[in-house]
Amino acid sequence: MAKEALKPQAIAGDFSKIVDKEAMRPSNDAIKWSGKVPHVLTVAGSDSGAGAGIQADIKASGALGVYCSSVITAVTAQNTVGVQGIHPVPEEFVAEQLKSVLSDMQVDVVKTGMLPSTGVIKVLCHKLKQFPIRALVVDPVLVATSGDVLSGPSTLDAFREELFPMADIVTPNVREASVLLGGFDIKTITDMCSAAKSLYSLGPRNVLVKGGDLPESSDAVDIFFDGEHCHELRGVRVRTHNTHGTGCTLASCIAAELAKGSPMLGAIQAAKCFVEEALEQSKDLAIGNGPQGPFDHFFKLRNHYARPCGTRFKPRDLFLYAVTDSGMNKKWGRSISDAVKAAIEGGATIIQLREKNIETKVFVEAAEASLEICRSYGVPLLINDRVDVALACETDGVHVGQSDMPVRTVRQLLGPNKIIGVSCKTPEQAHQAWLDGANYIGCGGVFPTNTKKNNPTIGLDGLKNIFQSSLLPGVAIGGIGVENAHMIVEMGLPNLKGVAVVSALFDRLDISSETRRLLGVLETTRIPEEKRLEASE
Ligand SMILES: Cc1ncc(COP(=O)(O)OP(=O)(O)O)c(N)n1
Ligand SMILES: Cc1ncsc1CCOP(=O)(O)O
Ligand SMILES: [Mg+2]
Repeated sequence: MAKEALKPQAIAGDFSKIVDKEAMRPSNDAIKWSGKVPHVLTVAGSDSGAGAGIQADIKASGALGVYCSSVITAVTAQNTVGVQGIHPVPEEFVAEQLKSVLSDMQVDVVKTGMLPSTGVIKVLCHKLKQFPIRALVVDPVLVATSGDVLSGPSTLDAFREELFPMADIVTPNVREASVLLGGFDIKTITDMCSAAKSLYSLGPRNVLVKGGDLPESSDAVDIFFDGEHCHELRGVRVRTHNTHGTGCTLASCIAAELAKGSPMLGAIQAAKCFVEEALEQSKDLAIGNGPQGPFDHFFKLRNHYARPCGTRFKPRDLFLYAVTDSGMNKKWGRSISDAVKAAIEGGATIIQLREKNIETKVFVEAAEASLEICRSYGVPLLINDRVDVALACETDGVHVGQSDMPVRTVRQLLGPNKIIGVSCKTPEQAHQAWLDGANYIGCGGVFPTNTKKNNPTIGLDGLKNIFQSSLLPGVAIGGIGVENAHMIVEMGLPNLKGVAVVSALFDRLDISSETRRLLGVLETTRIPEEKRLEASE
């Protein structure tokens, strides 16, 4: 692919989803098996043990709801001990398989794994030029974790000179990155970043250097270089021997997410989440007697509560974000949990308990009572500022501001699956929030408000400035109510997913009907045509 081939695609926000359903591309979690099915073609080797290779690719794509065709480049005799034999498929027959699939089956994304010879790489590049696809994910599988060589040194030039320049992303681990760079020593995160930049200079549009092999640390850090920035993507290191096939699975998940329409970064993050959750859910799996077992790609079928993407967070939950205020509840003589219930019954899609002057014991009790209500309606519950209360009550997450506990610390304390929101007033803060592992941003105050004093407003311009570049979804907050919520919707910014409100719901006699009124405004406001076009460019 040319460097410009795969533009990051704006996934339209939930505002626009409601006002003009026809014009909408489905969001990733709403892909239906109708019409065009997202399709990944894997070009890789068969693993008889089915932990890695073609078998892992098909399972990973299937688990993510994506069709996966396969071109087999080699048949390996393999188990949990290692690779006992390799039988390469003749180049001409690889070419024939490629032609069969690419000429007929509307492939969106090609993912490569084991490419055992220079000839196979050349054949693949030729066919990709003949049959263009939307994206190419190259996992340069050179050596199996068992140490067995799957693609010899003679292929390195073909990888570097022919395949990499066509790739939208290459995903080497540190060993592969080192070999591809002629023995470059990679021991630290700084080395990984240098390696990613050197690999980028060979032509791929993005590089992900996987740090799973770096010396033991509590985190698994991958480095993502998009041509401008080196991003540290942190995940939790799952302690397990069942890791055979993680590289293939990660690359396949990236390919599957791209096929569904995700932008590159979202695809990588979703893929990392999937692998983390699969490893976590497969720790006790006992298959084979060797040192490295396979894991279960279909863990969701065994454990319905497991999340394929780790977190409970769905951006569409931000649509009508109700934030409580103890002063207001006191004024109107109602308990926190009664106020929460009323807001949910009116249509609130997420709740935050923002209780500034309250004893810890009372806060914990209120959080427990609210959590029971939220769980029964399937609405996430977050706690403002108080990470201790969120941990104690096992709520769905927290919301912190710039002067509260740092997001990285919150993520370490809460783990990968909890929701973390961060208040941001600038694009730089929003970018940092993403780097630190937040799930969403809350931006404001947009309009003047008495609820949070001495808080400078950012206005609609400030909001636009942040959300035009934000990688994270988020909400607008501050002085928003039924009279002006339409102004937020009309901005048509894809990552601006909703409004967060305090007084417009809780400083009112009837919380439910006020929430319903606001919901009506959000649902019925139309995004002007020119904004929708701007957003989808
Ligand atoms: C959704 C949402 N966005 C922003 C805020 C503000 O948080 P913060 O800046 O920490 O200020 P306080 O709420 O703690 O006064 C929020 N609470 N929720
Ligand atoms: C918590 C917060 N952060 C920025 S403005 C604000 C208060 C929003 O309250 P209201 O919806 O009553 O204006
Ligand atoms: Mg705060």
